[in-house]
Amino acid sequence: MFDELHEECGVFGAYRIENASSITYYGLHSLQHRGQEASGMAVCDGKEIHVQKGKGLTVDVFRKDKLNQLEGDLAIGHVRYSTAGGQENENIQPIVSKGHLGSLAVAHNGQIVNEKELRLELENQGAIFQGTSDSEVLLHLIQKEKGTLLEKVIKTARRLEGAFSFLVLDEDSIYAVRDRHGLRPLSYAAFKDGYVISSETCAFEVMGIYDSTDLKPGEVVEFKKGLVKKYQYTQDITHHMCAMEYIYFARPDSVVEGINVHAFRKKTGAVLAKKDVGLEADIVIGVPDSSLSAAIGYAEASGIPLETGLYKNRYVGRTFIQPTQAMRDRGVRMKLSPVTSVVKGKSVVMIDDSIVRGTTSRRIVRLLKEAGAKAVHVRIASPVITHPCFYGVDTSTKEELIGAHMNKDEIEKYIEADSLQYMEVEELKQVAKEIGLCVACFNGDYCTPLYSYQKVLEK
Ligand SMILES: O=P(O)(O)OC[C@H]1O[C@H](OP(=O)(O)OP(=O)(O)O)[C@H](O)[C@@H]1O
Ligand SMILES: NC(=O)CC[C@H](N)C(=O)O
Ligand code: SF4
Ligand SMILES: [Mg+2]
Repeated sequence: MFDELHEECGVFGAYRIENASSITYYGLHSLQHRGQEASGMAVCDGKEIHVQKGKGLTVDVFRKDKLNQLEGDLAIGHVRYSTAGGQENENIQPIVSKGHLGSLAVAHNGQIVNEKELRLELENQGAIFQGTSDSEVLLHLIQKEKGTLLEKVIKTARRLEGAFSFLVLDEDSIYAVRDRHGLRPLSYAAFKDGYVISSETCAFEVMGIYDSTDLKPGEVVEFKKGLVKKYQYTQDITHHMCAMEYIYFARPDSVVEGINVHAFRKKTGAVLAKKDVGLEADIVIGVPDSSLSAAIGYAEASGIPLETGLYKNRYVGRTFIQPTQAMRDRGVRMKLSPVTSVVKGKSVVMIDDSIVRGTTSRRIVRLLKEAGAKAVHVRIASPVITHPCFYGVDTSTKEELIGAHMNKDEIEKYIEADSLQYMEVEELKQVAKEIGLCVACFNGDYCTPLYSYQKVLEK
């Protein structure tokens, strides 16, 4: 009920950092917003790879005694929200394999769209999988390819289609890889005597690192023998950074491809405000937390005062259990409550980052009206979501997407708003300036063939 739009995963790596497990713990904690289902870490002491992982948040999976057991100066970690394969323990990452040439661990963010075809091919050649996730396919491919680990990783990356930012760990090196479309973010930075690698730069800032480098689409970065070497594994690049990273997933303090996420969201708010010339409203409110930056941008550009009209109870986790049906029906109130004294008698502009099924907007409009709002004008800081995502985000099936079945006027009526306005895809692209965006969930323009997922799309 509370998790309409699902996060994706986060990866973190530490190369030649003393007590790599503790720095990785902090890194994963900073990336927790990207996945709360499971957390894991693989650490190498130069000889062996030790792994610990489990369901739940990083703070719950790694108690102090567990962290102390993970000795070594090389580590990769993962926070998971599953997109391919279920939530079973076998699918929790990092996934580790032990072969006669040594051990390997993999941590992956994204979704490989040709995973089923590759899995079949590997199974026909005798591979036995432990779990059902696409990330395991990736690990098998690396194991199977011939050559040095760098060559194996490059050959694997060339065979994969879809979204992947992943890390590979062996006894003495780490490889960081980004897909040729740059769908998911991945950056690295020098730290102490080594390096750290992260899905988002917010993890660096908690360590006091303010200078980092993004991997380029189609790039492999090798951390080996104390050196960093970059390799472009393909020239077939089309830049399609996931627009939803800016709109919803990434933390506002992260910098994705050189653009601060908070600044990006503020601009989307300003774009919405400019379309609203003549709209009479008393206050602007954002739906906490992901829409607050856009609400600031709207208020600044429109001159309408920004207010706190909704309070979010931070203790309602995604695993929150609603004890009775009556409680379930009051669900949204457990998470968000209106600040009645603020909204009563006011004409309100309510900003949210996105509409997926429409349940959140509909409930909030009702809440605000019950609290006495005179009018609620809903403004969405993204275009209409009309298509599912196959690149590592669970925007559900087409069937469930309200924007796939209703036009704007119908959605406005459904959510009981006095008016509704979205952004246009072109407006979003302008905010991103020269950064090529993936906007497939807004227009169905997927940057890769979808393989077996084509059927899901046509459902
Ligand atoms: O149209 P819907 O299907 O209701 O989905 C849209 C909502 O889902 C997300 O919020 P979510 O409640 O997942 O989490 P948040 O508190 O992180 O914004 C998003 O921010 C929208 O508010
Ligand atoms: N959301 C993600 O990036 C998930 C990674 C991978 N597809 C998994 O399901 O584990
Ligand atoms: S389809 Fe949407 S959510 Fe998926 S990668 Fe593209 S922009 Fe992101
Ligand atoms: Mg929300």
